[in-house]
Amino acid sequence: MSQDTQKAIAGKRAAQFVENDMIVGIGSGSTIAHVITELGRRVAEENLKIVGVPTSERTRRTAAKLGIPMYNVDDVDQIDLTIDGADQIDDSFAAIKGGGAALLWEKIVAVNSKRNIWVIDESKRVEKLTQYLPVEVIPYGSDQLFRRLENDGLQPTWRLDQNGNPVRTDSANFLIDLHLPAIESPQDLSHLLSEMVGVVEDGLFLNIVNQVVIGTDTDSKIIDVK
Ligand SMILES: O=C(CO)[C@H](O)[C@H](O)COP(=O)(O)O
Repeated sequence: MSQDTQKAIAGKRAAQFVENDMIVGIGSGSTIAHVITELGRRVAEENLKIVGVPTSERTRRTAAKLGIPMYNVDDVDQIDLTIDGADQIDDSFAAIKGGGAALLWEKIVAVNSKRNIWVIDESKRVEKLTQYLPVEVIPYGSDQLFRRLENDGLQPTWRLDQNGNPVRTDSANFLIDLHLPAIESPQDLSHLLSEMVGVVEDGLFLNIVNQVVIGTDTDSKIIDVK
């Protein structure tokens, strides 16, 4: 079966964790598109009453179209539950996120949530993180920062759009992707990046997730993390 089928199975399952009157952080990406569809269905057909907090402008638009009332993160006291995707999750439940360029808002929403659920297909569960690591940077001085990353052996590339221009995030920043063979210590790497002036946020999500929903060909598996 296809990866998208697994994403759809997992997304539908994850949407069942949402209960009436919750303030729900809504992630970004193709897996979360399935969550949004199911939440929209529940709002329309089951009279589910929720408020959504988006992790990207795209998610805000998609969810609002389906009748989910959307608030900004600063308009709510605390988010009850955030459901988001991930690019890879390792054995210690550290994740790489930001393949869809939304890592900064995703991390802000995640750390302001009482609970976080990540939704993935089976291919994203790995022993060690090997996917490229997105880093969101301030445009000013970003060529200097890029050279520093190169000199540190972190193998950076610019994230470009179809026209060869730098991708701009929802906060108008640039993205630099680091192509490392494997991330041996996500904590050390995240710490190193956080000390570089001009780095806004990196795509390593550490000690955040409470539950992981994994779509398989026939069903979904739920892992309780904390
Ligand atoms: O972090 C993200 C966006 O910034 C996404 O959650 C991640 O890229 C997974 O995307 P998809 O569900 O499309 O595979």
